[in-house]
Amino acid sequence: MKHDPALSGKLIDGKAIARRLTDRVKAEAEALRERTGKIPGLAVVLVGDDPASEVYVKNKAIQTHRAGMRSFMHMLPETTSQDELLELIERLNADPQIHGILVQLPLPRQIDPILVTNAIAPHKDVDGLGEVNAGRLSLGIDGLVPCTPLGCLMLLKETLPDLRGLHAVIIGASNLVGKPMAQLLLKEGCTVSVGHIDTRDPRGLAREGDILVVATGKNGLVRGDWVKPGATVIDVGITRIALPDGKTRLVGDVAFDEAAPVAGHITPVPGGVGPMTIACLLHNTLQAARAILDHASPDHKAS
Ligand SMILES: Nc1nc2c(c(=O)[nH]1)N[C@@H](CN(C=O)c1ccc(C(=O)N[C@@H](CCC(=O)O)C(=O)O)cc1)CN2
Repeated sequence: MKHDPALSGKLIDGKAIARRLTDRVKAEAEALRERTGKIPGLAVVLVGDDPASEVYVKNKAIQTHRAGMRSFMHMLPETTSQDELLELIERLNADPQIHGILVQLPLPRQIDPILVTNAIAPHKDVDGLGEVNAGRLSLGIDGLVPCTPLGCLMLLKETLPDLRGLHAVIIGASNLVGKPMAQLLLKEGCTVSVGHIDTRDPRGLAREGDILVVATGKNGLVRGDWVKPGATVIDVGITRIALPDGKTRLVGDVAFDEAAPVAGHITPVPGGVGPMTIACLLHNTLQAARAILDHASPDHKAS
């Protein structure tokens, strides 16, 4: 994606913000090691050979090492049964070297993702997708918060001095992003609207947002005339598209070239929300390790 230099003041630099967060996590993981003699450990489980997922889990392992934490990778074949995956999760739940567990999504058809995420011990559920952590978030109680919406919130807080009273419109109501994002923004005092597949006039709804978070998986869905002038736009979508010359490039759910001139601030793809997802995973792993190793309550500040 080409970025007009005139737009550079509008760009929310997720890469830089993620780097700062990772540096903080690294320093705090080192302090935890000095205090307890223990190193935070993250287990990531990938079932199958989806190429995008393979890239994400490899990047997670690299970043985990960079943050001074231990990475445990479990790469399972596409044919893995649900019971085999549940047995692995049980072992990871009981393993004292592991403080965080993440099962990469999507999972093959024979495996129920809700059943699997609920099998992860709530205090090791660094994806925050299990019913205990999801329930905590919906009640406004501290817990482990899903990484992508947590990263989006951090980007918004870096960009806007006060979220209170702003109208936040979220397009997409997934368990992974849209629903937890709504809960987080409600907690920040935003007025929150969530658009989904059956919303009659998504463009009209989007245009009302002082904050517009888009997480649909439909590349280029949000056009320039969906954006309220001056709005802060957070694009969660990442799709790899083929170009006529045979190369590929990553694009978001927002038609960047149309939306950026209208927006007050906007995240690019790549380099926006994506890097924050991994940085927040490290942040959550540190939170989980602290709660376990410092014998603190599993309830803790998520940001
Ligand atoms: N269990 C989970 N599964 C999935 C999650 C999740 O949070 N938990 N999120 C997504 C994928 N994802 C992390 O798993 C993820 C997506 C994108 C990036 C990222 O850094 N993107 C870069 C571009 C990387 C590239 O070159 O392909 C960017 O946007 O700049 C990190 C993590 C679905 N599954």
